[in-house]
Amino acid sequence: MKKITKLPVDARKQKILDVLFEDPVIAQALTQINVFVIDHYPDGMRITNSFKGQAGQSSHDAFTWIELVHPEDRARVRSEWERVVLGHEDFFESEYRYMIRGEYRWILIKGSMISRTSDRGPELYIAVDRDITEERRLRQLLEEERALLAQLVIRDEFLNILNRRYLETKQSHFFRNDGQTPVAVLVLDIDNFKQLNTRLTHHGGDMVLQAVVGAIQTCLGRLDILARYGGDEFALVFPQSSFEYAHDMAEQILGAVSKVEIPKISDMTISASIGLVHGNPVEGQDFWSYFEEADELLLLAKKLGKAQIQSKLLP
Ligand SMILES: Nc1nc2c(ncn2[C@@H]2O[C@H](COP(=O)(O)OP(=O)(O)OP(=O)(O)O)[C@@H](O)[C@H]2O)c(=O)[nH]1
Repeated sequence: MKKITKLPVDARKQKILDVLFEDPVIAQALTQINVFVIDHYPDGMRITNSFKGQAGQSSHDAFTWIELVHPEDRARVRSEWERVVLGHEDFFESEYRYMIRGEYRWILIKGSMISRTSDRGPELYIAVDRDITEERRLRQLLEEERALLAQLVIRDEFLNILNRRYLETKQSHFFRNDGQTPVAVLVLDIDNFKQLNTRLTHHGGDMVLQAVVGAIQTCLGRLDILARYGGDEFALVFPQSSFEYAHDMAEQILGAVSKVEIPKISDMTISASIGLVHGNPVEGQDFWSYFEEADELLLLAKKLGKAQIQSKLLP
């Protein structure tokens, strides 16, 4: 029977490390998979050759690598790394810009302190890093596309204001039903728009829509919301406003709309009607319960002769 000579644990460990650090085939394999190992010993450290491979520069050194991190990322990376060195964390994961062959590249590094000295000092550390510059560029493009799409979905493309989908999906942005957040909801509809369309053609009607929206916008404050509900009907929300503010705004809006000029026809003026409700919504009420009340008041305004505001304080 073959006799197996057992090496003492430390000697075995040393042998494994020697292979890891000195065997050129292992070094090449580690370089290919972007892995490097750092062995800390009492008076210094040694690093697998694959480390130089990552950085792409021979002068690269484990003590000074932090100096090659982009100045804007350096303090963050240093403190993340220090947590590992000081033993607060064993795992290091970071994304930062790193100087490689004269240019900053984005690097993702994941590393682990796999053994420590008895006083929690670093002993053996293994890490893998990857150039993610292109990946980040694509990720950023994708995020921009997604943000743009999200904007398109909630905007009326023709009038460049919010649309009904915004009202349906973003209610939490402007409507609170905690019983102590006042809100005014208005529904505005252009008067006799069918007739305007007939006189001016559909294209002319479109120009009126744009001019009316422009007029409404001149009156709005920073928090006020204007959304196209559909056709020539618009919803306005004045979050955290008083009834007086909302009513005053509604009057200003009707005034501004009445000043919209239509070059082709002199015998018609533009006007709009508004239904307005104000209250402190409570649980069980949502934006649409306010909207429906305002819409009913709008119908009343139309019945009573148009170009006016009908309003109500909700209990
Ligand atoms: N030009 C144009 N017309 C539209 C658009 N969307 C809807 N309309 C038209 O707008 C008109 C809306 O008419 P209504 O609001 O129902 O009726 P109205 O004539 O305004 O009457 P009152 O509201 O009672 O004053 C319809 O003729 C629609 O075809 C649009 O984007 N552009």
